[in-house]
Amino acid sequence: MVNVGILGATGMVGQRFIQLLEDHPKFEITALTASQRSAGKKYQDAVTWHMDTPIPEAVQDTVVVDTDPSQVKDVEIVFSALPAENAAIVEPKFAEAGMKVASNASAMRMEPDVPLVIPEVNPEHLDLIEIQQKNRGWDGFIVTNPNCSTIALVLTLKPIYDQFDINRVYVSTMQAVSGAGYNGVPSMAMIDNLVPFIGGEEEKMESETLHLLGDFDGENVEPATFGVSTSCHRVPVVDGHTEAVFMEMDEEFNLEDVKKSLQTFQALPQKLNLYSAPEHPVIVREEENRPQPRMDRMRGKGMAVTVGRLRQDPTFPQSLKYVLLGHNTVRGAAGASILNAELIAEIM
Ligand SMILES: NC(=O)C1=CN([C@@H]2O[C@H](COP(=O)(O)OP(=O)(O)OC[C@H]3O[C@@H](n4cnc5c(N)ncnc54)[C@H](OP(=O)(O)O)[C@@H]3O)[C@@H](O)[C@H]2O)C=CC1
Ligand SMILES: N[C@@H](CC(=O)OP(=O)(O)O)C(=O)O
Repeated sequence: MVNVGILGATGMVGQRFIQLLEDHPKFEITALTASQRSAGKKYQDAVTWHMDTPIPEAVQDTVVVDTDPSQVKDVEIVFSALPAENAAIVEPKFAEAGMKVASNASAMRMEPDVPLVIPEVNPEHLDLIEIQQKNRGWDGFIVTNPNCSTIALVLTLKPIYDQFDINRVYVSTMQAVSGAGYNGVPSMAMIDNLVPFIGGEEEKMESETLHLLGDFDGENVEPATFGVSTSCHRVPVVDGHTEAVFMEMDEEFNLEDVKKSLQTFQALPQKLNLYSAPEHPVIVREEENRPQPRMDRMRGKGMAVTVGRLRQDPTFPQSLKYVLLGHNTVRGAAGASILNAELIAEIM
């Protein structure tokens, strides 16, 4: 077993890490960190637990420590679920101390020597690790996963991008409240309402999408060049981000070919049979009223993205439209970091 720690273990994403790692065949949680508010307390006393399974027995009495590498002993991998502003300061310290940091925070994602990876999409970007260690003189390293809305979008774009020429993509999101953390959006703002703005989200979706689908030449990532424009909205759903995607292709195409590319999409994590990899990363539904968050967010144990309403505008044969749904704290956050770590453990 590999000893792992969770940074920000008491938060929404930290709890999801604990839940997903409960029966993991390779990773064993041996350290939990949080802010000074929680440090020194047993985990079960420090946390306000929001998951739908009980706090795993193995961590109930674990004493939470400060988020400081000197407090985290004999750990090989740390999963970071810290707020971005803390992650920016703290994650480099853990890498410097020799630990492998699988980060879910946005702080380091666009650093040129930090891999931003979805294992099914761009595993080759992990070669940046060697460059990062050389540049920074670290024994450890930082690997990041994208923003929750970006991951779900890019898992559906990848099989299409590999076979067709995309000119432009427009996306309108309907994002769950858990994406903002437990105290993120007041109930008064969400009941009988929606909020048509999520700070920084559109910029992240647009830049991360092109970066993930970019070419790695052995030293740098050259971003993909099609147009991406997004509009992000918070809706009264607990878990699961829904996105309406509108695409313009370079030329006419056959809708059945696109459907097949999505349905048959499998990549390195499936070949390697990684523990958290869903058999099919993208599931296509034919019903006109799917996907829906309550019914579809746990497909592939929360690691698959469901696509529905695949269609073309009759008057515009280069157009493709669909609706997708991904679980924002599983595939969009903790599950994504865990899959990155599983891939790294397997190939490095
Ligand atoms: N929720 C989601 O769907 C997604 C979230 N993310 C990202 O994941 C990260 C965590 O998000 P989320 O779990 O929602 O956030 P929460 O606010 O729920 O949790 C934050 C965690 O960080 C700890 N923390 C806060 N301040 C400090 C500090 N100064 N030093 C050390 N630890 C600190 C908190 O500890 P304490 O309890 O002691 O305060 C808590 O454990 C963020 O970067 C977020 O942007 C990414 C994708 C999706
Ligand atoms: N902003 C996302 C969640 C999030 O924290 O994203 P990021 O990991 O890019 O900071 C949401 O609100 O649903």
